[in-house]
Amino acid sequence: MGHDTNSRPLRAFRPPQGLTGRLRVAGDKSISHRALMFGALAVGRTEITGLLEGEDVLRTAAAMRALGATVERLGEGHWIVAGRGVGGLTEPADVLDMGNSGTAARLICGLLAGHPIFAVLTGDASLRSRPMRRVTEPLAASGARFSGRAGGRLPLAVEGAAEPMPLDYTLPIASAQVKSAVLLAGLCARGVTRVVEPQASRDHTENMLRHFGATVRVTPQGEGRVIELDGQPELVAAPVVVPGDPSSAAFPLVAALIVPGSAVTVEGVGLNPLRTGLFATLRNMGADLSVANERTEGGEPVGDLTARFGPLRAADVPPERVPSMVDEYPVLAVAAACAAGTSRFRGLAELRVKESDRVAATAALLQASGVRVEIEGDDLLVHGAGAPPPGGGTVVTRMDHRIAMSALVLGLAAERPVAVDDGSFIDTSFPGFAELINRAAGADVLRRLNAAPTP
Ligand SMILES: O=C(O)C1=C[C@@H](OP(=O)(O)O)[C@@H](O)[C@H](O)C1
Ligand SMILES: C=C(OP(=O)(O)O)C(=O)O
Repeated sequence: MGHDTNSRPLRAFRPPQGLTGRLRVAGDKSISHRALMFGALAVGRTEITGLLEGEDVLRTAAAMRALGATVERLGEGHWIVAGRGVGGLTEPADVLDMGNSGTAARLICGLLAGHPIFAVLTGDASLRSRPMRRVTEPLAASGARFSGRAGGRLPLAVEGAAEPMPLDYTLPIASAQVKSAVLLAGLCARGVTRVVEPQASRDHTENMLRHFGATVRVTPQGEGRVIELDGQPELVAAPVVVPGDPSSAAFPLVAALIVPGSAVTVEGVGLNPLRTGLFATLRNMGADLSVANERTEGGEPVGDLTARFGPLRAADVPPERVPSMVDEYPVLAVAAACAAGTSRFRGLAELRVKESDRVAATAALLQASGVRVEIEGDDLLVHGAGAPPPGGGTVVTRMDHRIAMSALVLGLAAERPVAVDDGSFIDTSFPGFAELINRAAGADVLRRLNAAPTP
């Protein structure tokens, strides 16, 4: 189940005739994590279909098992979780290893805060470098105790509170992970937990709380929202249908926009408006991107997205766009590299604390492929030539799945092939990515290079 520690170098070549066909991408990662966690807290058996079986989500599944829930896989994406009820999680016998997943680590801190148990969380080198104080500081006010490495990093020991206090917390930054951690802790607290977010971030936790029977009030406030949760609800098992992940659909869709001859439809993509900033931005750039068959599945809007190759123009993306496309900037930068003119993406400070520093990693990805870029403070500038980038380089992926996939998408359009040093982290969010692109290309355009020998 764990990550393959051998690196997996890959190389991307231009497809002979573009990318075509109707595809489906794996289930939404954010919703998959939450479905397993809510299933573990609910009374009864939660049936999940379309669950993402990526490494990040499998870490959450293993953690829910270690905390006492019964988690069974019936078939591809089809899982059953028999929960323990709110407050019913039990002490894990061993360290919880969250691998590469920030969402798993931070949301589980919220879950643990309200249970009177001891647990230790760790992760891979990328996750161990990511800030955790953003969750441990607000959660400590509930009575839970956290002690981690310098800078509040993993490994982190947690002693949950027997009688947690409800929190009233104003987020300093828009972060669905921090918001969700506070709300999850609030489930075990008596009284109302209140979270104020400065800008609306993805609301899958709020939606799922309601779906499992909790009372949540959401009130707009400026650009943000106030969320109030009534504590100690009885969560009741409820079926979850996971839509296709818009953050994964981004890769084949952007590939279709920049590879001549392409027309690709990705079916059943989640279109929660707090996730679709990339699609709006690509349309601003002149992309031929259309939605059909819009419907609601499992409480979330979904649709079929079609992208066709065509000219793109540069965009100036305001900082307010960040929450609705926070994970999509690396692949947007690839589109911008093929567009005519200089794009500026503003206010990317949060990208610096993802699996890698994605401002630096995206700039390096483009530079390795012959694209001119500049970093000005927290802005990224991409000088697009309105033509395919030269390519030809090797991109260092820094344990970051989105950097690896973005580099490979660039390689599908570039004049010369683009290599990545390690594509193995793609399995954290998008297992089967290379196979899916190769099917759409009708050729092996993403190829594995000889694996590095095991040390
Ligand atoms: O809540 C979630 O599922 C996520 C929230 C975002 O992180 P932040 O809350 O740090 O912005 C995003 O980058 C991550 O991939 C998934
Ligand atoms: C930032 C991401 O995930 P996480 O924070 O869960 O590691 C991502 O998937 O791009």
